[in-house]
Amino acid sequence: MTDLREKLQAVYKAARFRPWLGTTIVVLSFVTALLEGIGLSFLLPILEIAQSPSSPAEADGIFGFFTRAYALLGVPFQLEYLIIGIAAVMTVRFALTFLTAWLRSVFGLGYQRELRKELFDSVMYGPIEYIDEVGSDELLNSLITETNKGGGVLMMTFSIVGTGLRGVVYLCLAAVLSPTLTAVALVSLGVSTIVVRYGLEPAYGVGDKSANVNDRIQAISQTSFQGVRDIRLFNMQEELSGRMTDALDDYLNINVRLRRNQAALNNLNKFTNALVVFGLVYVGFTYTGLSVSRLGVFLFAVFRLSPVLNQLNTQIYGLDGQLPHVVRIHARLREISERKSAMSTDGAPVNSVETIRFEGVSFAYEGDSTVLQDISFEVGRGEEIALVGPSGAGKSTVVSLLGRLRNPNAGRILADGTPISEFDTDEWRDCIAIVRQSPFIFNGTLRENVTIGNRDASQREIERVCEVAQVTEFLSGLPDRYETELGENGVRLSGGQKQRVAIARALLKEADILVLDEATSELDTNIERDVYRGIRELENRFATISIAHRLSTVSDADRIYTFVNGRITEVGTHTQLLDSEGDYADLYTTQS
Ligand SMILES: Nc1ncnc2c1ncn2[C@@H]1O[C@H](COP(=O)(O)OP(=O)(O)OP(=O)(O)O)[C@@H](O)[C@H]1O
Repeated sequence: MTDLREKLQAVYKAARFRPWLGTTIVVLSFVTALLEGIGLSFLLPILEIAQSPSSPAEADGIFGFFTRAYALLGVPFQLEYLIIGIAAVMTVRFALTFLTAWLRSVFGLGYQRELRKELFDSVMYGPIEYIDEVGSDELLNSLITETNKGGGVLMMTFSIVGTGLRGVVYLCLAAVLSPTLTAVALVSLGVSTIVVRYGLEPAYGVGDKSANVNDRIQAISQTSFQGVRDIRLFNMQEELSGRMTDALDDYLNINVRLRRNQAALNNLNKFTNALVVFGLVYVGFTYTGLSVSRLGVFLFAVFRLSPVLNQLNTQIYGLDGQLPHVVRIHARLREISERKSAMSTDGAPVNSVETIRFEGVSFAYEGDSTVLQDISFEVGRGEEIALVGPSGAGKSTVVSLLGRLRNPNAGRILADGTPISEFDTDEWRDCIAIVRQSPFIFNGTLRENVTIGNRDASQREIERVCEVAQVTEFLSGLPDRYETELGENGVRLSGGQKQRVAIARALLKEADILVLDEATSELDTNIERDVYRGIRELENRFATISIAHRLSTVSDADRIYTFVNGRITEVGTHTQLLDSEGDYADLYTTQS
């Protein structure tokens, strides 16, 4: 029942995408079906007139309709004019069929675009923990494959409407000619269709499995391409190739099954329908007193009705197989929006920030134990503090909280006395420049990468930050200097060079707070010292927070906070902490 509701909701949401276009398609489908019926009805007067040109046998029913229509238009009721009439109707009918198919594509592909845009934006502006949980491979699959099927579902739904309307017209025509025989035909075709349809396994379940395998293929591909270097170095190609083979085999089996079922459905339908039509020919000739031309047109209508029912059945089966993809997208969009509503994004504007203060901040990742406990520290503009401690102590989590990628479970983070949660998120993030240990380098030029936080920067400003960040140290080795393409995730740069590009772009951002989270870990100590000296000598000094394992990096900081198991165990300058012989002194001893 829930399944059915979800399916109907998915189709309903899709159909509501552009109501006017949807209505136009349905109306055009109806007119096309009507013209198809009129075209088919022309056969009756044509056959009658062909048999006895001078005296029409009767002037009621369908025949009467045509005689009256021709008289009204002032056209002679003769064979050649009847042929011209059917040609005219068919011309309009096929022109409308073309137009309907075109509009169906506009609607279906437009909906696909809309879904892609909505999903992309939801993820872009949604909570970061959702991406962590779901994984980028699954999201990519949703964005590319599932939205593609989403557009297909809509086109298929309109095709089903068109096919259904044609079926109704054939049925009406047959009913006008012989209601009893139509009832017999309808019951026989209906029963055979239902028996065949429900004799097969449901398409929705098979479609759902197919959607799952798609996810797996996407995940394996992404892992394999992104981790290609480690995969080669650890000789994992065989393992990944095996996983891919299994996934592709499953995909093959599931989709062959789906198509086999569709083909079985199609052919069984055709077969049973043909039997029904032959039965009708026998019954029609033996038990009804219909004229040959009437019976001929009746059988022709039933002949056309039978493939329509078959097509309808196959289309509905195909739609059922595609629906899981759309249901998943809607579920995903719903989930993101529910989580998003818990995040506040709008808020007060931010002026320049002088002081940051953590007051008793505690935090745990969803469902995990506490990572930060009662953390308090302060940093002001022009100051430099350092967070040090063993791996996993919670230092980078502090950065995530500061960047509002996560929210504390307890305590407050204040900027000049105001909780940062009260600020507009975008404005707040404009105030902080964070450099992570493995920064992301965009696939573009050095200039594009350095200016991502300040596109209007002048050449002089760019050169200046590149000098401070020691990018200039390797600039002359780049073929096109600032215009050099850095490749996917900076594949043309070394780890230390990427870190320097990231520092340069952080400095260019004109922020108030600078966070260096292991930002110089891959630089040699000389270059690292030059980078830090350059930053300290900048005119508009930041409030700087440095995180480093290498204690020599931060020994000049104004205050050093030692983190152990999510708590700050001590604070002081390098000399004070060495003198106090606590955790910092222990760390220092192990490094010297
Ligand atoms: N996204 C996440 N989801 C769940 N747990 C996480 C997540 N990120 C970090 N953690 C956990 O939080 C704890 C603190 O991690 P964090 O990265 O803050 O430590 P750190 O002191 O910066 O370590 P390192 O010096 O190694 O970078 C670790 O136990 C880690 O496993």
